[in-house]
Amino acid sequence: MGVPETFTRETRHDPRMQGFRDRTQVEDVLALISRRIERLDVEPVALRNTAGRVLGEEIRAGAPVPAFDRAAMDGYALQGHETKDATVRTPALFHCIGEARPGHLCNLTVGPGETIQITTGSALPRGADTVVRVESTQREGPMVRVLEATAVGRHVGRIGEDIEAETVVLSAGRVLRPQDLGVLSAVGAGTVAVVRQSRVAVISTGDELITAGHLPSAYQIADMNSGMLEALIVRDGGVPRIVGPLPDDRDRIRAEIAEAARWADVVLISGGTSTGPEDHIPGIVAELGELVIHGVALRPAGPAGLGFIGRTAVVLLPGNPVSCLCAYDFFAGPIVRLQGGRPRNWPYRPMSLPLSRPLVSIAGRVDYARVKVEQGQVEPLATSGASILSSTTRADGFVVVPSELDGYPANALVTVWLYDLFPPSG
Ligand SMILES: Nc1nc2c(c(=O)[nH]1)N[C@H]1C(S)=C(S)[C@@H](COP(=O)(O)OP(=O)(O)OC[C@H]3O[C@@H](n4cnc5c(N)ncnc54)[C@H](O)[C@@H]3O)O[C@H]1N2
Ligand code: MOO
Repeated sequence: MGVPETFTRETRHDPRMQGFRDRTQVEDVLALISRRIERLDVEPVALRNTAGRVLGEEIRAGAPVPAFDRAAMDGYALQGHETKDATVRTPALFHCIGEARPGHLCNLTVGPGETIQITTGSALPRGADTVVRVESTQREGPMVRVLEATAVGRHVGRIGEDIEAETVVLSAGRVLRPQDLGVLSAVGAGTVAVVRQSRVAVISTGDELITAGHLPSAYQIADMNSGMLEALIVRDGGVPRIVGPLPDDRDRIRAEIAEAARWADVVLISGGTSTGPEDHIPGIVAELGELVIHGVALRPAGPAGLGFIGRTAVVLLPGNPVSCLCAYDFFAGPIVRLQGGRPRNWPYRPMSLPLSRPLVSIAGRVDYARVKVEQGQVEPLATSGASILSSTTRADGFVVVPSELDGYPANALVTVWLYDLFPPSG
């Protein structure tokens, strides 16, 4: 099944108190996301603020690092061939003509029979090609006895040993690690072009919702979705802004969505997506822009939807907290990550393990089944209601049953996506 027609102000289908006419297959929604979602532009950011950001350009070293030959040990710089026969019993004798220190230019030239006291990191003085470690020497006034033959070039770090000039040190798309900031410092980067982070508006709706942090009274529910979504967005490199929770007031919700679409790259709306008389969101999105998808062959999160207001993507997340998480995992997360230049893939670690008992599903739709991993086996959780968010805290991860299957038999090898964060790589 392909993507059904786009609903606009003129053509919109209002499923309120009618039900869904048609449900789009998950793979078709993902194909639409790949087609319509573009990486955001790059912006210049001070190097020290770039850890965890996505590099927007290839970085090459303009000059070698280090830009000079340097001592790798504390000791004496000299011409190595002159130590050829040195032993404890037959030391080679050198005259110390000065000192070399890091960060200071040493203007002396080391001639035959001469040496310069040097410390680690100092530029090797002219004439010298080798450093003898201080442990292999004895000092007597201006004279230095070298007690060990030291091969030419020993204990010298060569120009470009860390990074050769013109090397690509980091490629575009890299999620910058702390040590990358060190390498960028080395090649002279002060400001770095990184991909702009997706700005994500989170609008929870529902008369029953109160802001988290208070115990709800009768008929009330604490807003569980805003906090969960905020953390998911941060994990995926986006910048969340919490707008709700909003009451089921159509005009107010419409105004907030229109406002959010002006500044956000993605608007996530939780609740009000389904077929009840108070489920205004699909109609509002169709009025303000286009509602491309409403109703997905996915359980939970069947009422999920996807649309656009101008260039801003709008994702309809069903209000039931597990459905909200599922719709984020399948649709919103990929959008946030793609906009930010990150891989679309789940940031969860996959593991292939056998099922302890059958996992039942219905062919024709994708199932997002919460599971526990116990003694190397996958145990489907009995509580599958989409309103039971604690099923996801009890679960170690989830198994996706594709739409062409009606489940898996016991002992089938399945992929579990572990909720523990998979360290992102770039
Ligand atoms: N006739 C039909 N009714 C429903 C269908 C359907 O296909 N036909 N789908 C059901 C499914 S599946 C879901 S999921 C829900 C989704 O409905 P909405 O997106 O409109 O969500 P609400 O009705 O606003 O809320 C559902 C449920 O979740 C609670 N909720 C909402 N927001 C939050 C939040 N931020 N934090 C915690 N809990 C929240 C809300 O109190 C409700 O209990 O529709 C079914 N109906
Ligand atoms: O799909 Mo609803 O999203 O089952 O709770």
